[in-house]
Amino acid sequence: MGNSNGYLPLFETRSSGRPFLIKLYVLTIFVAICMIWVYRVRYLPVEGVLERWAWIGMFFAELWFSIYWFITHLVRWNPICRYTFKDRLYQRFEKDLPGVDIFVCTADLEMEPPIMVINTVLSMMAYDYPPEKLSVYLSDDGVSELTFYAMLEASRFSKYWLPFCKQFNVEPRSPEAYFHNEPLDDHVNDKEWLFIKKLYGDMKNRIEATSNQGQVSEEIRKEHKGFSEWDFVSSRHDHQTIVQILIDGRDPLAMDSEAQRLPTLVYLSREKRPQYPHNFKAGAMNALIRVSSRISNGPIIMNVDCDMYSNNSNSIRDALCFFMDEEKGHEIGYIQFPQSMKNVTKNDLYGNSLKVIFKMEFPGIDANGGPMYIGTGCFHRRVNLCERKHCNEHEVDWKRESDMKIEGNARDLEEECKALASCAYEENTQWGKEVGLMYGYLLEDGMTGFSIRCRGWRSVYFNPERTAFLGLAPTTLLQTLVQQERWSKGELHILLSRRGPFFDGYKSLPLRLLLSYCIYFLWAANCFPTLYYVVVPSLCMLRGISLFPKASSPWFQAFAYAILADRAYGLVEFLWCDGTLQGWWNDQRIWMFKRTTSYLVGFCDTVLTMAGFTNPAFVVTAKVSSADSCKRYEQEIMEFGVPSPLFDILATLALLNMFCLIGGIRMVISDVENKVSDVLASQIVLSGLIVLINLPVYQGLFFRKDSGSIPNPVTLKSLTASLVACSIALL
Ligand SMILES: O=c1ccn([C@@H]2O[C@H](COP(=O)(O)OP(=O)(O)O[C@H]3O[C@H](CO)[C@@H](O)[C@H](O)[C@H]3O)[C@@H](O)[C@H]2O)c(=O)[nH]1
Ligand SMILES: [Mn+2]
Repeated sequence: MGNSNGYLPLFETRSSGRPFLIKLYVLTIFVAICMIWVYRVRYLPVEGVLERWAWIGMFFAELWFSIYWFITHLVRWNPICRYTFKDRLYQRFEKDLPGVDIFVCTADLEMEPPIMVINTVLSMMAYDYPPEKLSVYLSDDGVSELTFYAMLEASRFSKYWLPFCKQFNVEPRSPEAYFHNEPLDDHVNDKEWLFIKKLYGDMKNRIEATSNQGQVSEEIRKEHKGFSEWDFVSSRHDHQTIVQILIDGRDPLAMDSEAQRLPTLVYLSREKRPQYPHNFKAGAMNALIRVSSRISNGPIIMNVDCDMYSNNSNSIRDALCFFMDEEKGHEIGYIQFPQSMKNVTKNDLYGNSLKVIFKMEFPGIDANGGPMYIGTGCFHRRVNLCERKHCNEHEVDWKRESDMKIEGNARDLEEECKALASCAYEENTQWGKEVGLMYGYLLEDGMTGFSIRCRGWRSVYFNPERTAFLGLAPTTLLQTLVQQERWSKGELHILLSRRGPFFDGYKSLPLRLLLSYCIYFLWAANCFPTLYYVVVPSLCMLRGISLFPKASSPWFQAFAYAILADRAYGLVEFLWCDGTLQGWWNDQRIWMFKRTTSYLVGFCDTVLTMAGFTNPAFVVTAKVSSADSCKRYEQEIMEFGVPSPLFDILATLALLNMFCLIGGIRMVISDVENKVSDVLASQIVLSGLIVLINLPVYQGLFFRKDSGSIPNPVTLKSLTASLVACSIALL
């Protein structure tokens, strides 16, 4: 460790390469895949137009799957792992640590309850970091006085919570999560602990009571002049800027209960007017960047979604080990932490844990050049968000940065910030184009990260042993599918956009990295080959058209090996990432659901958006749901409940395969001599598997009576559509 001149790095990168045997195994799958191509080309049917085209379609679907398969293994080939040395950071830099500005975004009072938001905020304030160098900003796109009230409560509670966290080394530092994890029995005699728990409980009750009333009482309104701002708010989409510095970290009187300094805490609701596009989260982030530059101007910026609390109070120091490393730090633009979920159930019914992505894929992408920015749990340099340019001479003088002081009293600052967060401010500027987060993309974060990379910055993925952040995954099928739709659209949009890989990226990023990003860029495009595979072989079976080798032929073994070996690989990987067998099966189902519904709609929508017919709109994911549906989520019962075109597609595909399977089996039984079973075996197995994986859909269609079952209109539509399709196939 350390090089010849005695320099000790602040972080280390080690290869966590895959064992040779696994690579060999993957290569055998590759050989089988090549054989499939050979088979498709050699045995192209000469007779029958339908047969021929169905066959060609199979060839292209399989070609696509092979390319995608190749990319997934390219990413996994040589993963790396990062380690930080926080003790060295402490020794060398403790006096010169830079200011850190943390942004929390919320957008909707109903879907993102204030108590959840302030738990995130409190966990951010409680980082193990000098409070005078830490500032936490909440952006409230929902412009709710209830959220503001909760922030006011949080600012008071923090005076007790922060010293408590430091004294007892509390983890995690979100009070809700902490008290939820800690059994009361361990602390019955601990006065201080009981006192803080009660303080938190009382605050929570007050906030929830106020939320239930739907408005803040007159008494509370008198407590803070900030409430008067709401007299001028006409609606969520039409109001002035509200900036309130709730704790001014520079104020010597802002002390906690142990007479220690407190971090700065700011509430911001940027101006919105109907005639100005607000650009969703990207707009909120850009307003935060400007407002914070006036109030604290920390050279490091970190942002999280409002549901994502800090689970590890050391994350800031971890991130700084990368930025402040004397040798390699200057080229690093941002540090992305994984997005871990707190609320996934044991068998992860909706495949939302993202564990495989963050445990297997991101370390590989890091090795191939660095991860994308995923919008939450990411540390940036302020300069790269503001100018994004990178030049090699860019050596930061951390000492100078840390000594920069901002003058002016809090009230004046608030006034100045109002202009910075106004709609008109961005007119005729480069904000949203060259400066700040980019507008016009559903994945503003992905696109911004990509462009930061294109300008010469590197990025780092860091997954510490103790999870850094914990957020909430969607808890119903529809929420999951809608979120996936947004993500797949966003990724495809980046791929095709003028700032994307084809136009900007290929000049500045290595091919390996671009291909790695393609795992996500190509999500949406997966819909077509998957739909083809789910529909065509089954319908062809009804007509007696065979699309696979006979079960007795040696070519059959190539298919069987490629599919089984690949799925086995996926299963082991899934289990390796702490999944369960049932969880893997659920994941396979969601894999199919996503590809046949979300990605399809996502693909079509993106094409429309790019052709100028629709504007991208950010649908916020709900973080709460009804008691009934929560219960079903806990019990891992699939939630449909409301009609949706996505469900129409799902149910149609499920029914179609069921009818085809019945037809196929009838043919086998009635035609034993002609060996139909040998010819159609693969298709029967395929549609059999599709039926098996769709069991929850049939239950939702026919056997469930609860409010989470499939609504009748969906049943009707899908029955009609699938019957029509089958009849056409039989014509
Ligand atoms: O107009 C808006 C819309 C959303 N948000 C905030 O953006 C965050 C993410 O929204 P959410 O509905 O939770 O979306 P997810 O799909 O869970 O978010 C993931 O995907 C987004 C991109 O689609 C990223 O921006 C997020 O960081 C990432 O966690 C939340 O804090 C929202 O409050 C705003 O501030 N303003
Ligand atoms: Mn979210």
